[in-house]
Amino acid sequence: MRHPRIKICGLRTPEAVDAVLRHGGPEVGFVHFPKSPRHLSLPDMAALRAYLGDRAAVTIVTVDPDDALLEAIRRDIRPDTIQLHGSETPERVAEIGRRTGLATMKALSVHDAHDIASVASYRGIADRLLLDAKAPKGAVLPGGNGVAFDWRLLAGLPAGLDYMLSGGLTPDNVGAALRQAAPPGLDVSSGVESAPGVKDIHLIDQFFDAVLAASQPLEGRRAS
Ligand SMILES: O=C(O)c1ccccc1NCC(=O)[C@H](O)[C@H](O)COP(=O)(O)O
Repeated sequence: MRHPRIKICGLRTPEAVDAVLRHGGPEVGFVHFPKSPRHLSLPDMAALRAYLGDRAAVTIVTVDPDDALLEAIRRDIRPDTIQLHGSETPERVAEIGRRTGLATMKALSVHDAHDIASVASYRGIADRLLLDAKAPKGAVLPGGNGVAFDWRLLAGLPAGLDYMLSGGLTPDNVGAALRQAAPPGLDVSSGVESAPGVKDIHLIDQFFDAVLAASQPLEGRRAS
């Protein structure tokens, strides 16, 4: 198994950005959703983006964004990817990709095999998928809830699909997720926080260490 791409989502401070960059500068996510404890206003996001520079790929998490918001994000933040975490249809995802020129990552919530089947509607339309757990009943947030789904469902995915496994990952369970599903990417938010919206540098370190520890034996096995 190749070392998966890792996105640490919901960063809000230069200290948290630095903690991620120490592990090789993979991918960071900034959330623009006012109800979220991880929300960044566009000016705050632009400041953090300027601090980061080009040291990591940037994904902006949005929920059913309108065209004006997308244009402001494109112009002021210049991300690599727009994450679409609402009820965007395949047509809307395609339109957003065309309109912004940005890569799109469509988040799909997974609870059962039927949800895995819905992947087909977005394949070849979104540049990447993010497979997340379904938000608990009554939850305010569509993502970032720290809830996992049954990773055995991922066995039903089409071969070669580019996606990130997300939802309830932690330093303690990410090794099991890698061994069970070998996803090409991982996304985490709550599992590296000490409180909602507050990233914990030690947990970020532990998450990367756990991924490395789980990836190495698998790579060794493949090489021999
Ligand atoms: O994280 C949020 O607050 C959020 C708010 C609104 C839409 C999406 C949001 N997060 C999206 C993500 O990509 C999270 O990293 C993903 O859902 C996993 O979260 P977690 O289970 O907390 O690791």
